[in-house]
Amino acid sequence: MSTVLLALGTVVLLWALGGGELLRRRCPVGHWYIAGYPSAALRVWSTWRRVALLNDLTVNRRPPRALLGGLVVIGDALRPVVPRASLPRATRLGLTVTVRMCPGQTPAVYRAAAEAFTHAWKVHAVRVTSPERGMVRIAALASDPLASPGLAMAPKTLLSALVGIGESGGAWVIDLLDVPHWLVTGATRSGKSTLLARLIAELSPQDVALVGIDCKGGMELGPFAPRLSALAASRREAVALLGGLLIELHQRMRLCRGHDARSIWELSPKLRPVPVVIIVDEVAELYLSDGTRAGRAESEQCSAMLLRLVQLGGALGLHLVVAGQRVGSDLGPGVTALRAQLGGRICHRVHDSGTAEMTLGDLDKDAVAAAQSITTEEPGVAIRTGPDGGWERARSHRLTPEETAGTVARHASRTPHLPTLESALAGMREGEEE
Ligand SMILES: Nc1ncnc2c1ncn2[C@@H]1O[C@H](COP(=O)(O)OP(=O)(O)OP(=O)(O)O)[C@@H](O)[C@H]1O
Repeated sequence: MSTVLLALGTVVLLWALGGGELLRRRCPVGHWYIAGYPSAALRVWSTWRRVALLNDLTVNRRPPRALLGGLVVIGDALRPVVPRASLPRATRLGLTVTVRMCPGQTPAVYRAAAEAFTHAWKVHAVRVTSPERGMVRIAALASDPLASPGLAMAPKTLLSALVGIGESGGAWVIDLLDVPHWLVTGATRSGKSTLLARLIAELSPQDVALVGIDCKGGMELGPFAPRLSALAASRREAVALLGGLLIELHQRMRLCRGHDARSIWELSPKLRPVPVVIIVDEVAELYLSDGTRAGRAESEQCSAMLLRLVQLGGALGLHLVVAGQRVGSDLGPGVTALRAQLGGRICHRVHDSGTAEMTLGDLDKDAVAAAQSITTEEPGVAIRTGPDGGWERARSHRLTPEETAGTVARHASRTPHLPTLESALAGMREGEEE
């Protein structure tokens, strides 16, 4: 007994002498379980009723009317009923509380109270989700898990790329078989190029053709050229390349029709054409016109061809990943139509609310607000949508240009030849020389 007391006394003394701070820095998870969680759980328990009352999370119940000698006694005050919450469950660097909603309530009222929970529980952030009907899960994060994220792991499958880690600690995977087309937005220096580099590095070892459209002279996608089956570095080249991709699309359609298949995945592996991932960097360059008739015609052509590709390409193994700093309706109605077809969304820090709205607004207003709260100190942090329609804050795995160049060079021999695209680009270049 005396030994246990001595050990306990030593721990308390070490803690008092600054051991707690040392543990917090060296082993934040251990510190959270020993000290952080018990005090946070106590705060949740002691403040739940007050926070619920102040944030309209209660419903009013009329007490049963009493009968006194045949007379109904009325005039009793309404009694607020506080929704029942589970005991706070510890998670790695956080805790969760599951709440049974009162009849008539929706998760939206709990989402609106997230900020109040954050302050009352003295935590970094609170996220509210509804995993099943009638229930909400309130997850509190002790600190920002994306401030110094570790590396996540995920199984390697065709057309899926492990690009980072989510706030919940899970892997951030872009799975093009699940969601065929993606929109990636973000202001300059927000981490778009790093994400695209990571995507290309992950797809490079796979039996996949990669095609680049980078109208800024190929500055962003040029370094990946050894692993790209085709690269358009100007809008004129983009028009030719998109034309070639549409020819490829029609060839694939004919192939599928000839074998009674509704997608290339229903064809036998011998017949199946290689999947193509088309990466468009700075999409606005395709839509903006310099005012000349030729410029206007080019942007209209690009808009129409991109739309056709996204509408029909998914089943035919033609996938689009479209990135841009600014993707607003001012670029023309073609952009809004394109956005509707890009099921996957990733929004980094943005300059203008219009781009966040354009990327996430049609899915979830809370996601728009979360994207707008990403700061310049958080490069690589983004709001990403999941296949279930939900969204999460996530951070891409950082990749240096040397690492990317190494990966691309290692897998350059896997680059498939796509004759339709090569001849479309060659034809256009010959025409220009004449
Ligand atoms: N996940 C990340 N973690 C840490 N740093 C990152 C991450 N992603 C990007 N960065 C850093 O942020 C800076 C800007 O990144 P990046 O070039 O990818 O941004 P961008 O949005 O493509 O900018 P631009 O539009 O100007 O090309 C770089 O210094 C990069 O190293």
